[in-house]
Amino acid sequence: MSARVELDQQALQQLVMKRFALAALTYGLALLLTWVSVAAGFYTAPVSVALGSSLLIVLSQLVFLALFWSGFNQRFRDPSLTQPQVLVALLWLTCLLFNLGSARGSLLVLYLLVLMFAVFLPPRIFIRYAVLAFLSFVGLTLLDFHLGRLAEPAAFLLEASVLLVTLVWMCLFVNYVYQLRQRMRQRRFALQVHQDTLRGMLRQLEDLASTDELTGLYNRRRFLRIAEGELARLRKGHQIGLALIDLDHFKRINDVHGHAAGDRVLQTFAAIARACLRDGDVLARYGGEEFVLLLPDTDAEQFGICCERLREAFANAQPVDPGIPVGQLSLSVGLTLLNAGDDLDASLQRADEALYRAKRGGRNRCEAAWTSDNA
Ligand SMILES: Nc1nc2c(ncn2[C@@H]2O[C@H](COP(=O)(O)OP(=O)(O)OP(=O)(O)O)[C@@H](O)[C@H]2O)c(=O)[nH]1
Repeated sequence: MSARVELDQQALQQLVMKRFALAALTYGLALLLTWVSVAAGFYTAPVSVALGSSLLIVLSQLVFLALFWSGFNQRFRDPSLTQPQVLVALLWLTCLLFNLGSARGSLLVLYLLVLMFAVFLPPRIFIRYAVLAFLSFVGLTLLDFHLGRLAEPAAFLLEASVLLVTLVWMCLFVNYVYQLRQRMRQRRFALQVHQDTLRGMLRQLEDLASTDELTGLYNRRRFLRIAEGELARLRKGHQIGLALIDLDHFKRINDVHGHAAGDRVLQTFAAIARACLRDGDVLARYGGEEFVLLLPDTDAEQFGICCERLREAFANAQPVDPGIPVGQLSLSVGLTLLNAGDDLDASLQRADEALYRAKRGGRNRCEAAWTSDNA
């Protein structure tokens, strides 16, 4: 189970425990009312019945507590166990009212209190419990009638009407709350979709802002950001290869074969370099016909071999333009190595100076400046 899911479950369980504490508190108050009725002489059954039903109530709540405490409640679709709780409460309340005789009307409001715990259930389920509450009340009065204990039928009619009206009102209210929650859920979903779209667009924008349009390589800005990150993460004893690559006599290619042909040469270089390099290597267009290469975790020998391979591959490239025969393209490379704690600007300067030497030495070659002394 992921940490996130576990956290969500913990938060949910805490909420469930709070709800249970509220229900237990309500039971406590109702028990108090029971015993007040007993003391005031409204309770028609023997005290032993009040005692027995009070114990049963406490026992039922202990069972619920054990379910919540052990986490067994999480196996159910509604971990709050709202429906069983409401059922038990309705049953217990009906038993209490049955034994209350003439004081029954004053505790009728407890039905509403019990149903308050069900207001977040879907309306069709809530209506079921509202109907059950009403039928329980009517049922126990009919039982009274059957037992010949119904002293005031008119009072019963009034109480039943008040209960009915209040329950209908509650059903309408629950339906309203449900619709409101559905609308909010839909809005939250729509908001999520918008957020995802925005995030996608942002990613696209970032890609556009960090990619060179002509070659599809990273641009200078992105390269510098990556290089700074790699340098910051570089551990002692490890080295990063840094190379500046400049296509030779590029101005001549443009002048002789046209700007479009020059563009195709740049694209060809990018394709050849991609094929020569590994996934973790970073190649970017540094500007114009100049490129920059970063090779993580390398050494002077490996890096030299890599750059030489790239130079040869470009020099032997198949004609990219009918007018440019094989062998007319070449590039020069200035190499250096980055060590932990090096300054990126100073390292780029070192590579640039090595590149300058490669150009001055006749082009189509790699020159290295491993330290600032041989730059
Ligand atoms: N076709 C094309 N040309 C470009 C692009 N960016 C820069 N250039 C051209 O690249 C040429 C670079 O010329 P120079 O800096 O003189 O270098 P070079 O001719 O390669 O000479 P060396 O580097 O000394 O070998 C310029 O003519 C620029 O206009 C581009 O995106 N497309």
